Formats: sequence, C-alpha cells, structure tokens
Amino acid sequence: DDGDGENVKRTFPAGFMFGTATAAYQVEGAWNEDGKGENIWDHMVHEHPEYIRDNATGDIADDSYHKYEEDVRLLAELGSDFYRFSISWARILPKGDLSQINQLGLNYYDNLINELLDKGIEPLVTMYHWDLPQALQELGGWPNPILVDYFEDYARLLIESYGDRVKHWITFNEPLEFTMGYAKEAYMPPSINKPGVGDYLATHTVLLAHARVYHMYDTEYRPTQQGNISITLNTDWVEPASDSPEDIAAQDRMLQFNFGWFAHPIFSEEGDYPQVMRERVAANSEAEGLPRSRLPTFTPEEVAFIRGSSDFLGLNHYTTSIATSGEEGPNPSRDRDRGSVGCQDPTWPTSASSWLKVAPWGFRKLLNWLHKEYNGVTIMVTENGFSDSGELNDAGRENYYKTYINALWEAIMIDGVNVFAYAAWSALDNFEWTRGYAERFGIYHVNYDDPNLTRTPKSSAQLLKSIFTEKMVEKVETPSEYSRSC
Ligand SMILES: O=S(=O)(O)CCCN1CCN(CCO[C@@H]2O[C@H](CO)[C@@H](O)[C@H](O)[C@H]2O)CC1
Repeated sequence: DDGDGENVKRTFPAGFMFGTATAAYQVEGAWNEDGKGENIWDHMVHEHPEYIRDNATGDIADDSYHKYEEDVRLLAELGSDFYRFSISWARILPKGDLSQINQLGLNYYDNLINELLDKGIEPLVTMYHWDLPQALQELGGWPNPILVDYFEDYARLLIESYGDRVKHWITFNEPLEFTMGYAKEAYMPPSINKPGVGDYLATHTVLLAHARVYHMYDTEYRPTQQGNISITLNTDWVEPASDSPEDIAAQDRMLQFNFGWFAHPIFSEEGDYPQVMRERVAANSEAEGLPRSRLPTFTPEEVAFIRGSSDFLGLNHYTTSIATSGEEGPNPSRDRDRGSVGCQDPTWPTSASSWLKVAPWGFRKLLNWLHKEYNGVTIMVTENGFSDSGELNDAGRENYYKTYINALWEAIMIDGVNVFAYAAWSALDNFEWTRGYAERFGIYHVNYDDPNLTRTPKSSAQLLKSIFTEKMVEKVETPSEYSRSC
C-alpha cells in the first residue's frame, strides 16, 4: 500500500516483468566475422568516421558476439525477467535477401536464446534496430516499397528459426529515428538529406512492412507458437509552453507528427496518418507547387491492413520537451510541416546527452496521454534510461531510475494505465550511435581500454537488482508542479 510513512515500498502488480535492453550494432561487434554482411551503420562509420564522436565504431563494441554467456550471467544477477535484444539482419542474410543464409549467424542467436532460457530469462527479439543490410540500401533502402517483401522474408526466417522459444517479437525500433536517415545528413545512415520527402517515403514502407509481418505471424504462426508481436515507438512527453489554445494545439501537433505518424495508423480506431498531418502536408505541398502531397497516401485497403496490427505498444521514453506554435527546420521538412517548435526548460536536471533532461512527471503524463489517446492500449516500456560519463558510482542514474519507476508505478496503480513490463536501457555501456562511447547508458560499466572489455556493476545495478527481484520501488515524491519555460 502507499502510506505516508518513511521508506514506503510501492509494489508492482503480480506478474509485472522487469528487464533490460540492448541492440545488435551497439553491443555485438564482430562486424565482419563468420560471414556477416555489411550493414548501413558499418558502411557509414567506415565511410565517414568524422560523423561519430572520437571516430568511434561498432566494429568491436562490447564484443557480445563472443561474450554473450558472460552477459547473460550479468542479466541473471540483476534478476531480469526478460532480455530485449535485436537481431542483425546482415548477420543472418549477408545480402539482405534469401540468396545467402549465414548458418553461423543463425547459430549465434540460437545459442544466445538457449543461454537466456537456461537462466530463466525470457528472450524478447527486436527484428530491426536500425541496421539495414547495405545491399538493400543499394536498392534505395526504405523508400523502396520492395523492402516490404525483403523484410517479410527476413522476419519469416526469424520466426521459423526461433519462434518455438521466442514469444515476444518487436518488428521495428523507433522508426521516428531511423527514417531520419533519409532526411538528415550525418545523424543516421544512409545520411540522405531529403527532409519532408525521404522520411515520409521510408515510413510508408516501414508501416506496410510491419503490418505484413504482423498478419503473417497472426495467421500462420500464432496458432502454433502462441506468442505476440508488436512495434516499438519513441517519444518525449510534450508540455505546452502555456495553457493558451495556440500552445496546446502546438503540443498536439508535436505529439501527432512525432508519434501519431506511426501510432495513429496502427493503434487508433480509424487508422491512417493523423488528420492534422495529412491536411498540413497537403496544404504545404500545394503551396510549394507540387502535383501531389509529399506525404504518401494509403489506399482504404492498406488503412484497414495496418489498423490494429500490433498486440501491444512498445514504448521507448527518456525525456520531456516543451512545444510552442511556430516554425522550425528546413523548408520543406517534417519539422516545418508540423508548425511547432520544441525546447527544454534549462532548470531541469541534465544528463551526459544534450537531449536528455530528467523529468519523471513527464513519464506519468505521457503514459496517461497514451492511455486516453489509444483507448487503454496495452503498453510495454521497451526502453528507459539515463546517460553519464561512465562513473561506477552513478548517483544520477540511481536518481533517474528511482524517480521514473515511481512515476511508472503512479501511472499504473493510481491512474490505471495498462503497462505490463519495463525494460531499462541499457544492460551494458555500449556504442551510443553518433555519440560513440562518450555517453554511457549502462547499468554495467564496460572498460574499453581493457582488451577483455571487463564488465563491472555500477551502483545502479544494486538498486535495479532490488527493484527487479522484489517488484517494489521505494516511494519517492514526484513534484506535481514543475517549471516549464524555455
Ligand atoms: O542529436 S540531436 O540532439 O540533434 C537529436 C538527438 C535526439 N534523439 C532523440 C531520440 N533518442 C532516441 C533514443 O534512442 C534510443 O535510446 C537509446 C539512447 O539514445 C539508444 O541507444 C537506442 O538505440 C535507441 O533505441 C536519440 C537522440
């Protein structure tokens, strides 16, 4: 119960699952070993080392390809109920298609899954966490609708190979982020600068690919394998700069253009892209003298095919921002189409990442918004975490997890939001994309100066171990009022 005494423990519902998450390119290394093909991250970091902090690469990373038994032991020590990891498409299909199947790649994930099950940890597999085979990018990448077929072939191979033991599948991780590879240079591969065009085309293919795999699983495999399949979307919570109608409308546009872009087609009653998106992009496109909207349209059959194509909502959440009405970003771009400007209050506590400010109250508000916006959708938090410079006594991370997991508890137990699992990002320090190894998210420290890449538990490991094993968190007051100006 939630008394007012000291040291009150807040207990999570029975069966609530706690775990951690990683991604293939960020931890595996062995970028060209045992028959693995090149992917677009390998290609970009080798072609443009200057895009990455300290010219770092994921060539070796945490070498989890060779150290996965040790990693699984750490996950067991934490008392993890599950482990969310991603499969490297090019490790399985070096050319991206079924022309070449790499048995050594299949064997690696087979061994990892068996090691997890051996330790009583549920495997939760992300099929795509940003690492497209380079061979498919050479066909145009995600803007090319043929990728729906190639993704279906790849997903079918994974389900056939591991579906007897893997019961939780995530098709895509954060399409909001990886489709930026077609809208902005030097942030995401393939670093194609076609904002307001490339990202819209890429997303159109990704949503159709997701739905194709959802329906394949639902009709061909769920009857025998009895698992579930979903998608992971990320968003900040977005506060309006004031309670003025303009700022509240700007808040909604920020949420619809960043999250509804994917969530509305899948989780809303009516499906399709959010109306505010379709209207604004069409109007801007017409004003630009274009013959058609830069936002592609779904046929009525496609709208129906995508609607409802997910068993739960995978949510990645880290931080909060503030929206005001206005224009930002290049012309054209999705940011500009959106007509709202984001910022963050400078008084909010910081992390090692410029974009990550600590605002646990925002987590609770986001969960409540999702509950209302998508009719009580079932949610799994697939990532949540904090970055610092890798100190072993990581007080900032302990504070982050204490306050965010309290906010999660309040959303579930006080507000009635339907969340059944929570994954902390990340089990290990790892390759933080363009930020290299400078921004550390790990609960376990990795010593990159040591050829053994020694893993060491940080102080937050003790905190999470007690939360994971007791399914309880010590009550921490989250201020209901907070400053929001910038
Ligand atoms: O550079 S800028 O300031 O112009 C913009 C950057 C803002 N993004 C916001 C979204 N965030 C997604 C989180 O990204 C997720 O969380 C983890 C931590 O980042 C990643 O390691 C995971 O792979 C990813 O799933 C990554 C950074």
